[in-house]
Parts: sequence; structure tokens; C-alpha cells
Amino acid sequence: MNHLLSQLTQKSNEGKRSLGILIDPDKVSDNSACLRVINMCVENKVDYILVGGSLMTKNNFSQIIQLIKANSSIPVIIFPGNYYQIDSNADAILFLSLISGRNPEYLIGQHVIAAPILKRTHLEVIPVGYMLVNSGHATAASYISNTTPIPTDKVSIAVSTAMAGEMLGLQIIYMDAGSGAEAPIPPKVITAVKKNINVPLIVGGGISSVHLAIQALQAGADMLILGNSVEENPNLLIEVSERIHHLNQKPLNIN
Ligand SMILES: CC(C)=CCC/C(C)=C/CC/C(C)=C/CC/C(C)=C/COP(=O)(O)OP(=O)(O)O
Ligand SMILES: O=P(O)(O)OC[C@@H](O)CO
Ligand SMILES: [Mg+2]
Repeated sequence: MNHLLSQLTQKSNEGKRSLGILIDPDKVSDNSACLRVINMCVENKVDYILVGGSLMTKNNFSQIIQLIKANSSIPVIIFPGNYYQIDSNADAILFLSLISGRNPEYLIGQHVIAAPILKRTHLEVIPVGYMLVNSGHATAASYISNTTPIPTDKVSIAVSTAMAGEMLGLQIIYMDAGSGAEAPIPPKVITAVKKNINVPLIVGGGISSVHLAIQALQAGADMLILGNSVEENPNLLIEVSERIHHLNQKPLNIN
């Protein structure tokens, strides 16, 4: 029942890293473009495909999940911007509580609406403490959720927020600079958070080069999420995936 969470937790405990690719349905122009990304994920042994966005203006969410399921065996994890983004053909959903913000709607409101719908599916529901960290300019997730991201230089706020999330029972912490961020989460913030929690740490937002990806992994990220940059530079997916498989032969342990 909690297969993916167990897998991620075990990998994290062993110091092994994972790679997730985000497909934002709003950015998918057509099936063939989407299929290209899916095929690249398969060829490069990507661990997870995430599907979701802050806003959905196209009616293609379920279709994209079906396309992934029909063309790969990579687990599909919903990364929802809101409770409309639920589809029983996916494998799991990140049940995000936006703990960096103070908007009750994104801390618990959306969840109350989603819970009975999720109960009727077989989706694995993964409780996640979702933290937005300032990235230089406003991001869609921060604007849409009407929350202020954690200031980048306030490391102790990021650490305390992550610790509180873990103490509340959340099983993963996801630190996000926001999709298309000018700069990703600084390595020192990643390391400080990682050293103070015992649950897996996902890091994403603005990872636009192999160098930045390696920096985040070496700082302590258990799982990286790449979105925008993969569409702009497909080689990034290939190179980051290779590096992760290489690193996993000599696992690091930050804790
Ligand atoms: C529990 C359920 C069902 C929903 C939770 C909803 C919560 C708390 C969401 C957190 C806030 C939020 C709006 C997150 C969005 C995360 C996401 C899927 C980001 C993908 O990128 P975009 O934010 O769409 O960026 P672009 O500007 O690049 O399109
Ligand atoms: O699109 P990018 O900037 O890679 O970000 C991915 C994801 O972490 C956004 O929520
Ligand atoms: Mg979007």
C-alpha cells in the first residue's frame, strides 16, 4: 500500500539518490511532444514521473497520465496544485501540505476536499511537507497559493519548518524554489535541512545544469525534480540520470 514511500525512505537511508521528471500538463503542446519526454525517461531509467501544475488551463491531465502508463512502467506520481488534480490511473499522489506558508487552504483545506475522493481510489497517498523557498522572483506556486516563500538567507527558518513538518508526521520534505526559478535552493540550505530531518528530502525548482544538479545532490537532496530545463535541454536529463546512477554506486550519507 505504501510501496513508493517505503522505497524512497529505504533509498534515502542507504544514501541512494533518485530522479523525478515533472510533466506540467499546461506546458504539453501535444501527445508526440509528451511521448518524447516519456521515452527519454524510459531510456535514461528515470525513477519517477511527476504530473501536476499550479494551474491547469488545458483539459489534458488524465490523458497525459494514460499516455505515460501506456508507454512506460515508471511510477507516476501526482504533484497536485489543487484537488482537481486527482486521477486514479496514477500510482501515487504527493499529499502536499504547504508548511512554508500560512494559508489554511493549502495547509489543510484542499486536503479535506481531496480525502474522500482519494479514499475511493487505490492511489498511494504520501504525506509531504511542501516548502517554497525564495528564488528571486515570484513563482506560480507562491502566487497561486497566496503564500510568501521562506527567505533564502533565513536558513534557521527553513530548518525549523522542516523539523516541524517531520514532527507533525509528514513523511517527506519537498523544498522547492518554484518551477522556472532563477536560482535553485542554495546548497547550504539543503545541507542544513537534511542534517536536521530523518525523512527523505526532495529538492526542485530552477535546476538548469548538471553542475547545479550535482551540487544539490552532494548537499543532501535524496531526490531531484527537473521540469522546465528538461524540455529546453534534453541532454540535461541524460547527464543527470547518468551521474545519479554513478553516485548510487558509492552512496553518500549526509546525516
Ligand atoms: C492535497 C491536494 C489534493 C492538493 C494540495 C495542494 C497544495 C497544498 C499545493 C501547494 C501549492 C501549489 C500551487 C503547488 C504547485 C506545485 C506544482 C505542481 C508546481 C509545478 O510548476 P508550476 O507552479 O505550474 O510552474 P510554472 O509557472 O512553470 O507553470
Ligand atoms: O521546472 P523546474 O524549475 O525544474 O522545477 C520543478 C519543480 O520543482 C517545480 O515545482
Ligand atoms: Mg504550470
